[in-house]
Amino acid sequence: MSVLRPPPPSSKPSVPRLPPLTLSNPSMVAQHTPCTLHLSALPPELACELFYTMMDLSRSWKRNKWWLFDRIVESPHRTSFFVRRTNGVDNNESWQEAAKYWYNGRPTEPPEFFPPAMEKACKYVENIVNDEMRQRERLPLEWTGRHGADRQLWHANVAAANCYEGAQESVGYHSDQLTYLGPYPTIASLSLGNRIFRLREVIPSDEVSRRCARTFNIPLPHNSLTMMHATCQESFKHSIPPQPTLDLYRPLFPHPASPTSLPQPSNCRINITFRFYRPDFHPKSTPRCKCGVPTILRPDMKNHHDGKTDRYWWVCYAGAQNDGKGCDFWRVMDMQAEGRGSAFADPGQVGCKDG
Ligand SMILES: O=C(O)CCC(=O)C(=O)O
Ligand SMILES: [Fe+2]
Repeated sequence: MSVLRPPPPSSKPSVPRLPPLTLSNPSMVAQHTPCTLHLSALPPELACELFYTMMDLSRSWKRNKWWLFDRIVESPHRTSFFVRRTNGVDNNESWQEAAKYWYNGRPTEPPEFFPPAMEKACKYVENIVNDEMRQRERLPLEWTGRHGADRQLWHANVAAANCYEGAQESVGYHSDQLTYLGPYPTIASLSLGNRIFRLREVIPSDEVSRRCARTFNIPLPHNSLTMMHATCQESFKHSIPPQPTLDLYRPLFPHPASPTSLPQPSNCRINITFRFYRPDFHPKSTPRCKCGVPTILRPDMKNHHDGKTDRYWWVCYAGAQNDGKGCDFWRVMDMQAEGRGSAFADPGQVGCKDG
């Protein structure tokens, strides 16, 4: 008598699962992900000065709050938003509205301007980003950059900052909202202090039967810059996971407020993501949903293909703000019909007010 039954016939052929992979150097990061890792991004004194500046400011930063289904959730780290004095962002009030929606609609103070150390750091970051971008192919819907004497492909006009205290503070898997960044943005993410950055591809629906996503862990050392290149937000999600243990950051220099005392090790990590808010994705151009609230722009991650034909949707965001109740509004973003594209004047180029 046979007691063993054959396994039930499976309609899905099994796809081999891949174990998480640690990408421990810049060439591994470039090989496996749409990111590049740049070590020792700033002069060490500036990295340390910026760490102290941001740590002092971070005392007033808030935990982001939003509605998820029927309850309010709070981000497990503190965050803040900065605009740059140059590049025409500050002299245009409606970018303040953009900053407001950065916090999931929670009413906020007007964003702060880049403090001097952040402004200094931003120039180093822009040089690294432009050197890297000159070696890469540009995608049709990407912003084409400035055409002036400095021929910058990318510059920053805003920055989001995060402070993670201890090993348990984190941010969950997400891709960054494209509402003001537009398609295929380049985001430059500076790390001050040590943490692991995690990336995972969203496999398009028509490929799930053939391949599986892999989790990539990238240990980010103090003073490293991670560039998330065009297609990263369209095809990968990223997170800062809680960790069992943490490498403390040991500043090389004392805090400027107490120059004679020994620098203290810190269990905090500061992250600054430098971003370019595109003029053709200005808040005034954001469609509103049936709730009357500005929508957000999301990539259609399940159907991405080649970096050229990706689709994006404007979707209701009221659900994250108004007691969890939103509407069913969604609309495909159409660059041409909506009058968007690089032909739009870049305020960084024309008559910007210098700070
Ligand atoms: O802290 C980091 O490196 C990631 C932060 C992040 O993903 C974000 O601000 O959108
Ligand atoms: Fe992010």
